[in-house]
Amino acid sequence: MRIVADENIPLVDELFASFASIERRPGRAIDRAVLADCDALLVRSVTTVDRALLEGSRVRFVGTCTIGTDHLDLDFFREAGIQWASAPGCNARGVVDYVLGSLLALAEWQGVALAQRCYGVVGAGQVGGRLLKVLRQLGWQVLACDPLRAADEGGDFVSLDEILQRCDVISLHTPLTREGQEATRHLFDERRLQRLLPGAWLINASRGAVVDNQALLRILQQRADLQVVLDVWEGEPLVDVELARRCRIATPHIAGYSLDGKLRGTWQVYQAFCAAMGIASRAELEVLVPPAQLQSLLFDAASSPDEAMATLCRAVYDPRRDDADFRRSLLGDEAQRRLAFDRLRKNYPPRREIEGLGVGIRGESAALQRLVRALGARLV
Ligand SMILES: NC(=O)C1=CN([C@@H]2O[C@H](COP(=O)(O)OP(=O)(O)OC[C@H]3O[C@@H](n4cnc5c(N)ncnc54)[C@H](O)[C@@H]3O)[C@@H](O)[C@H]2O)C=CC1
Ligand SMILES: O=C(O)C(=O)[C@H](O)COP(=O)(O)O
Repeated sequence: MRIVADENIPLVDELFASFASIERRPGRAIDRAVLADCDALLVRSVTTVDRALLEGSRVRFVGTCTIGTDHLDLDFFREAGIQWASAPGCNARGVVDYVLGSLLALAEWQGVALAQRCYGVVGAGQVGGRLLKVLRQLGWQVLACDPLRAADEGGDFVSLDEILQRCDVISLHTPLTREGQEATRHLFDERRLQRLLPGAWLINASRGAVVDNQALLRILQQRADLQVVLDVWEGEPLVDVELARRCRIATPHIAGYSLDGKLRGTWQVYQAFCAAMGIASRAELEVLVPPAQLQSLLFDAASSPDEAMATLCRAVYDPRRDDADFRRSLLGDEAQRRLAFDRLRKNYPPRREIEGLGVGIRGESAALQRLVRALGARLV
């Protein structure tokens, strides 16, 4: 069996090499020629896998080690009888850690208290659902908008209009969809962006095109009060430099880049591949995940919960470093910027998730215990 895999997928050798020969390629360079004698294709989000790529090949399984599937032509897979898998939820916690780190940075820059703001989470799936849980357990005021879940389950959801009217922090976590009544392409168009409350914060770590980037730039040119965090961009890997400069935090699509999330992603696709091919899964994920360098933190019970929150979140991840690295890369010409976007992602340093961190408290503090539990760290 022959497998072609994006070179940025970890654990491919460990999981697939015992029953297949593996050819690794940069994700943007996977073409028809390399797929000629290929049985299975493993990608991340940068490879568009559609009829133009696959027709005439013998590929019978496609796995994307990502949550998003907007780069896959699922209708063609169905028509061609190609089995496929994605990795639902694999890096959802990494995105939550990114949002928490961004909120802390914005609050510090603006001198505001996070607990005083009203949060709107748009898209309450794996990522948005986890974010909602954390924010609610922190005791903050949070509204959720998810018309698809609302239609299925009823429940405590509000409309996007209500989010725009009431929330001064809005975080987007929908998939990118182009069809249907709830299509998300340009969900945040000029009209909706104009309605952001004075001083609002907008975070997009979903897909670039969920926000109309040109409209956002026009609005940011008129409104200095808005604070925008963008991890994803229309036209990646080429990013509108003027828009990036006007964002408070700008990063190269790395919100979900926790090491745990990437390893989990490959693991989930490996499990699906084994099931599809009738192969017994032989490896244990726990054995393949290296121990985190930072195992635990210890707070004194007298620590302020706000300080403890910043220390705990930033001990795991602080997006300001990714922002600084990305901003430096924006100085190059167009070709250099394209390459830099992918280089920053390819060479991304290992980052762990808050859920893996042990936190001790010396003495008794119910407030600190609540905080640690809300953030999802392990009380030790
Ligand atoms: N920046 C990054 O590194 C990452 C980005 N992502 C992106 O985040 C997206 C969401 O991820 P998950 O939460 O795991 O997906 P999910 O499929 O679990 O949840 C998405 C939710 O959005 C809802 N939704 C769909 N259309 C909507 C609309 N018009 N308005 C409001 N809600 C809507 C769905 O009903 C669903 O509950 C992924 O599709 C992917 O594009 C995911 C991981 C990492
Ligand atoms: O899982 C997803 O969906 C994502 O957006 C991934 O974090 C993107 O990773 P790459 O495909 O850009 O490596």
